Amino acid sequence: MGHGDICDTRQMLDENHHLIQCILDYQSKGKTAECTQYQQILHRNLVYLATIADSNQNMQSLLPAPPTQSMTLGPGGLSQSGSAQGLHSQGSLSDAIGAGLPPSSLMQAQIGNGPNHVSLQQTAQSTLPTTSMSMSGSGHGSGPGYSHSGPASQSVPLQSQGAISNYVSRANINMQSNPVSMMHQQAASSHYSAAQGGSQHYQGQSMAMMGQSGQGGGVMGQRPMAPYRPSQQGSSQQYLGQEEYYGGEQYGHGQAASEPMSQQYYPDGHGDYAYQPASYTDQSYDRSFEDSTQHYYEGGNSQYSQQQTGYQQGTAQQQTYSQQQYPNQQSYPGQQQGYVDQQVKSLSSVLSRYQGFDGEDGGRKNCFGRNGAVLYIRVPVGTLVKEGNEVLADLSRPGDEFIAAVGGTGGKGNRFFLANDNRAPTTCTPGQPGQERVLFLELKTVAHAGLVGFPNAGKSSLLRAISNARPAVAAYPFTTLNPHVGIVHYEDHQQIAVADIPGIIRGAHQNRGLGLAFLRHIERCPFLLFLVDLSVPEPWTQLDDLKYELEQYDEGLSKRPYTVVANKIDLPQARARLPQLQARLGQEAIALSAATGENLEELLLRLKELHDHHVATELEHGRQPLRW
Ligand SMILES: Nc1nc2c(ncn2[C@@H]2O[C@H](COP(=O)(O)OP(=O)(O)OP(=O)(O)O)[C@@H](O)[C@H]2O)c(=O)[nH]1
Ligand SMILES: [Mg+2]
Repeated sequence: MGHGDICDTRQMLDENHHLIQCILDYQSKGKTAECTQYQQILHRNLVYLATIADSNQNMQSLLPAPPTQSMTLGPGGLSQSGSAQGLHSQGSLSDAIGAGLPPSSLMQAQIGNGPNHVSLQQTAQSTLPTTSMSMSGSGHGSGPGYSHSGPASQSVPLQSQGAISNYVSRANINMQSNPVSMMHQQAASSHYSAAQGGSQHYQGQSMAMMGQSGQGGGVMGQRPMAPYRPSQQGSSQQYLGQEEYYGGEQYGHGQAASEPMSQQYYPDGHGDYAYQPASYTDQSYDRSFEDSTQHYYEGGNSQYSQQQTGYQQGTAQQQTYSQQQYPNQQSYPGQQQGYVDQQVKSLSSVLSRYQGFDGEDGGRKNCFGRNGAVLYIRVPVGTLVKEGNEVLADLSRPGDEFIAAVGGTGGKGNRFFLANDNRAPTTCTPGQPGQERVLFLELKTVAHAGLVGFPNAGKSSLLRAISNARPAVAAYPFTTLNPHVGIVHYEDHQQIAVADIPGIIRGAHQNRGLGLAFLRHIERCPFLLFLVDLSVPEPWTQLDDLKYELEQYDEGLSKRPYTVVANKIDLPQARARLPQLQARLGQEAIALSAATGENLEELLLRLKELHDHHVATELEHGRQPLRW
């Protein structure tokens, strides 16, 4: 560790001190949101300091106390702690997601939405790959006679059969309720169509609100169908202005500033692409650690009311009901195509706990209660759904969907107990509780090109220069903790997604510097851009180190098609190293400056070549190339 590092460290320690002051200040004012944000910045700094200390024991004396904010490193990466236990302990979740009810059960009236929880095991889901989790929470409304079930009940039957293979591809996690009210049905059907239009899914935060609701269609009906909002807006962890940060006045909370996936048009190749250095100023902080999180899902409670009167039409209606449900379900997969949810960039908008909607009680005159609405949880493309160590779903394409939890079956109404010797039964049975699950979400970024480099090499700066993505840029390592995806547009409408991967350091494959959490984002990038920082001595060693880390992490990863990019040639000492770098590497490196925009055209051209090569290779092997 050089003198400069120590200076950096001291500077960061000062920053931390300042952050702590801010946190205390906000704490005293009761501003918890700000508190959390600053705590996360502080935590990021501490992670960095810990890394430095790891490589130099002398630094230990400089290090502050460990962060208080809890963050655990889960099996696949970072996870939010406290989800599983805490969730279960709340114990007030009452919902049975109405998975498919056999026709007979539909006949029955249901009673009481008991908050009794039972954890249902669902092994059938484990093999299904999708992009979203659906929590279908609710039971079927019970009504002895006929049901009004609409789309909400579509996925139900499959679930009850354990054939949860219907995790059709859409980009949501949805939760369906069994017996829900008419309003629920409406909502559910809206969700369905939304799966194609992509306009009516619930944001994670709004879903949380719904999850807290009690049973009853009335509650559900009051809930607005939240229009789609980009996940960044839902995140409270975006920061504006580095200047503000350093100025110590106050921290901005700009949300748009760090929109990690945005677009900028370029002509096809050299030519006149527009470089926009002006955008450089609005730097932002992205401190979200929710790259992989644990989540708790529950189906809605099936709640059924006792049905005392009326048996007319019972059997015949049931039959209709079931017939409607199953065909509908089969049509489910067809809807996956239309729904593209690439606007969600991270898991930060996904809450740690969800509860599905309850179905409606059965009613008089053989009426079933309506099914609970489907609760959709939007996740970014590339989300893995795990239960324990088992991967249940890989939601790697826009529109993929996964059913996270299903509702319980409805109860039997009094009509079910009708017998020759009892023409007016008053008996009924309650609906079943919904499924409870603790799932672990892990994001593995999907993009065409992965920007791989040491911390501070200028990856984020480069992504800002070639796309409208706005990852944070700062003069110290580990500024980026979550990958950002930027889209490079060409004149022929070709779009190439480039991911800014957090910095990789030596020993990353052994998880130094959160290496494992970062390296996994490279896995799904078919080609790579190794970014070398020319401003440091012996820059050629960076490429070897990076390749070594990639190879140790995943054999063959470093052998993917790549190009070497040498950054910061605007600095004289950096430019002077260029010939030596080329000689040492034995291959061409694209020398450019992310800061001034010098020679970006060559990179864009090369990017296109790599992309075309990828498309050709995939087609040659009968595979579908990654499309953005
Ligand atoms: N002179 C010069 N400085 C640059 C250039 N590109 C980036 N920088 C500076 O290098 C520092 C690091 O830039 P970042 O873009 O944050 O680097 P990064 O690779 O994303 O860093 P991490 O997120 O920590 O991995 C910042 O101070 C940038 O202003 C360049 O082309 N020329
Ligand atoms: Mg960065």
